[in-house]
Amino acid sequence: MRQQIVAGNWKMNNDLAQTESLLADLKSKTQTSNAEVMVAPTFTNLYHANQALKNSKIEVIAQNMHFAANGAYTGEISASMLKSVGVKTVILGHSERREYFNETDEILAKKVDAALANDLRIIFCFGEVLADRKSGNHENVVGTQIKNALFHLEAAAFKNIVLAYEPVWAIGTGETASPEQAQDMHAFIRKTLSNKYGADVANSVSILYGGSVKPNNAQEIFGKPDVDGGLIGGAALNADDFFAIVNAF
Ligand SMILES: O=C(CO)COP(=O)(O)O
Repeated sequence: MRQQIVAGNWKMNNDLAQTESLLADLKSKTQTSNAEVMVAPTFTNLYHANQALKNSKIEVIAQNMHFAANGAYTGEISASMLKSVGVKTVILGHSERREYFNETDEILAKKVDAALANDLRIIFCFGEVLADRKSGNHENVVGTQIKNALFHLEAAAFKNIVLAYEPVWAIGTGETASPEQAQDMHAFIRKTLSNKYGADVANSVSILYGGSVKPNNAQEIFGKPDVDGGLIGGAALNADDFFAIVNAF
């Protein structure tokens, strides 16, 4: 059975005090599902978060990284820096990185290589904008995003890759893809992987859905056969809501 995962992407929210407070709330919750649970605070709070969650099963992950090992990249953070504060997993390719920071498939392919070379696990995000969905071009867009950033990899690399389908039109809008839309796309993603790498790889990769997942819709979305969990934005900022989603399996 594929690993179920619920990851909270805190985005640019929570200063140190707010981070400590949310972590304390999260630690007090009881998990009843078998999902792997992760939270992604901002860079400045990764070290503290890792210390605070040392004796918990919640993993602290990063929201982004640069592809270079080090050097003249003012304001950037490398894979080895993340590892040095105990991070083992990094989110790459989030639509906000693509849209506001001009991250192209080509840049993302380099980030993927750098993360894997540093033994970091990747949650790789992609998804179509509303115009693509409306024109029926969504599968083509998603397939291209996956191929451009990942299909230079060997099959073995997918042991360290989790995929996250996040339709841009459903992020922070309160509008979710319907469970059927999510299932259809996840099945398409698995077929795309299978065509290139074979069924074993395709059936072992966890594919998360992200975009306005809330306590009241998580169960139905996670109930779909090709949906292995969620990447949660807004609802991850509240411990009760986040754990309601974690326990929705
Ligand atoms: O972008 C997301 C997670 O990475 C989803 O955000 P929301 O859950 O706020 O829609």
